[in-house]
Amino acid sequence: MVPYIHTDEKHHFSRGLFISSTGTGIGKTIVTAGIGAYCREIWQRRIRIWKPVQSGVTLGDPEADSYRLRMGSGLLETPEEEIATWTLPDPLAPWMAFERAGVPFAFERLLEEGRRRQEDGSFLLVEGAGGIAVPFSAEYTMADAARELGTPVLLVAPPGLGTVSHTVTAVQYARERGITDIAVVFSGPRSLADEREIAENARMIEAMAGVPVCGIVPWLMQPANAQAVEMEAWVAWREQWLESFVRMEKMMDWLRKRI
Ligand SMILES: Nc1ncnc2c1ncn2[C@@H]1O[C@H](COP(=O)(O)OP(=O)(O)OP(=O)(O)O)[C@@H](O)[C@H]1O
Ligand SMILES: C[C@H](N)[C@H](N)CCCCCC(=O)O
Ligand SMILES: [Mg+2]
Repeated sequence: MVPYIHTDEKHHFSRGLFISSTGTGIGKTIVTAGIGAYCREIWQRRIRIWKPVQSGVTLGDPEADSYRLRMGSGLLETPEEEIATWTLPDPLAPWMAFERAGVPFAFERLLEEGRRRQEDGSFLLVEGAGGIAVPFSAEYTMADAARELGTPVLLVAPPGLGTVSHTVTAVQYARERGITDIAVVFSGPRSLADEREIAENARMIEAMAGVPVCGIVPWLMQPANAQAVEMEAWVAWREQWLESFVRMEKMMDWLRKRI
């Protein structure tokens, strides 16, 4: 790993949030889309949503994060091409997905793409790929992108057994890479952990890692299969999400101070 890039510009464009996680398939897309819908519809905040690299999908595929972020947030004026900068065929960490596709990657280009999206004062929601230490290249990971874009990091983690070690190590890694503003939110079926266990896990993570744990986001499946092309199904998803999100006080207080 090479030393961090420090640029003057980063302090000029600090608006946004980088949604990362302890691993892949944890709920980042659900949480990012939901926060996007909330910022737009409840706070009337102009936002952009960005997935720098997605892999294992094609644009327009209802399974693609770019599709689910667009429909889930309701940011319909933004084409998927603008939501995802690089869409690569193999379902791998970006570093290897770039290599296998023969696509050159430059971290500076990624930062340019991010900063362009921050320039007009929009609140930029960035969804990483996989967990916080997942590499774009031999040199740079998700954490480096968050640091250079100057955004806080919201770590999405599962609520149940196993989460304490994964989450504490993810926070420690983010700090090592220079990120100071970090919060955790759980996403996962409640059946995997009861209320007492969830509260205990949150308490251990807060005590050990020194970051706020903002509770557990509602379990709300996004429309899949045939329903994924129906606009009404997504409107209904957003409505349900907004209703349950209104009750997530700790998360919303944390976010409100950063928006
Ligand atoms: N809060 C939630 N409500 C409903 N389903 C959820 C929730 N969190 C996670 N899931 C389930 O977990 C799956 C993975 O979630 P998601 O696609 O958001 O993960 P991810 O962290 O974005 O993964 P990737 O690293 O591939 O971007 C979803 O398809 C969904 O089935
Ligand atoms: C393809 C998948 N859905 C993600 N977008 C990429 C996950 C990379 C995980 C790499 C790793 O941590 O081993
Ligand atoms: Mg995702």
